[in-house]
Amino acid sequence: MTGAGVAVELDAVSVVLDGSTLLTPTSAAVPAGGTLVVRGPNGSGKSTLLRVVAGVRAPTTGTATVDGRAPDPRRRAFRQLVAGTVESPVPARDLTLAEHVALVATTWGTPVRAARTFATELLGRLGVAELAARFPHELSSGQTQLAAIAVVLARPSALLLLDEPEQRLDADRVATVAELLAERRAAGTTLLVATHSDALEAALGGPVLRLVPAVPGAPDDVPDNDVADDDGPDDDVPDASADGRSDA
Ligand SMILES: Nc1ncnc2c1ncn2[C@@H]1O[C@H](COP(=O)(O)OP(=O)(O)OP(=O)(O)O)[C@@H](O)[C@H]1O
Repeated sequence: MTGAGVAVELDAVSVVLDGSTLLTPTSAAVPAGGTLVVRGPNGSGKSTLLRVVAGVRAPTTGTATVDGRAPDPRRRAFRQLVAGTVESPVPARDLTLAEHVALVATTWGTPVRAARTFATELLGRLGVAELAARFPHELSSGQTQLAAIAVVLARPSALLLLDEPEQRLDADRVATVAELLAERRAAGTTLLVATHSDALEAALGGPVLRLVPAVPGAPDDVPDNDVADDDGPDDDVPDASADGRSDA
C-alpha cells in the first residue's frame, strides 16, 4: 500500500474568492518522500491549501505543482499519486467498515482475498477491529474519522493529504495514526498534514508551515507565509506583527 513519493511545490499561492481571502500568499517546497506539517488558527487557510494541492481549488495567484505538474484530479495519473481526506468520503450505506477498506484496496489492484486480510489488519492497527462488521451509520464520530483514515490508507499513494486527521480522536488513536503515517513516509510517501495537534506535529517531525489568517483591508505588501526554521507561535496566537500578519 505504498508508492514512491512525489515533490510538492507552492510558489506564492493565494486564494481569493468573491473578494474574500481564503489563503494569503504561501510558499513551500516538500521533496519527494518528505513531510510538511501545516499549522495555523481556525480560518488561516490550511484546508484551502490542501484543496489547492489536491487540485479541487485553483490558486488565484502563484503556482502549485505536484510531481512538477499542476494538480488536476481529472488526470488519472494524478489520481493515482494523490490520496487524502481533503474531501469527506461518501460512505456506502450497505457496506461494512471492513468492506469499505477492502473495496478501496481492490479497486487499486489488491486481490480480493489479500484486500480482506489487509482490511482486518489495518482496522486492528487502528484499534477498531471489533467494528469491522459495522455499517457507517453505526459508528461514533471518532470511529467515523478512523474509518476515513483507514479508507485513505487502503490505497497506494505517492502523496498523502490529511486535513486534521486528529479530529475527534483520543490521544492514543492520534499516536496510532502518527505511527501509520510514519510507516507510509518510511516507505517513500510524501506527507502533507494540516493539524491543530501538538502531539501529531511532534510525532511527524519535519518542517512546519505556519499560516496566518488574512486581515481584511491589510496592505498587499506583507511577507508570504513560508516554512519557519524555528518554533513559531501556537495555533491560537497569531504572530503579532504591526498589521497582525507575518511570514512564519
Ligand atoms: N467557499 C468559501 N467561500 C468563502 N470563504 C471561504 C470558503 N471556504 C473557506 N472560506 C474561508 O477561507 C478561510 C480559510 O478557510 P480554511 O477552511 O482553509 O481554514 P482552516 O485553516 O482549514 O480552518 P480550520 O482550522 O477551522 O479548519 C476562512 O476564513 C473561511 O471562512
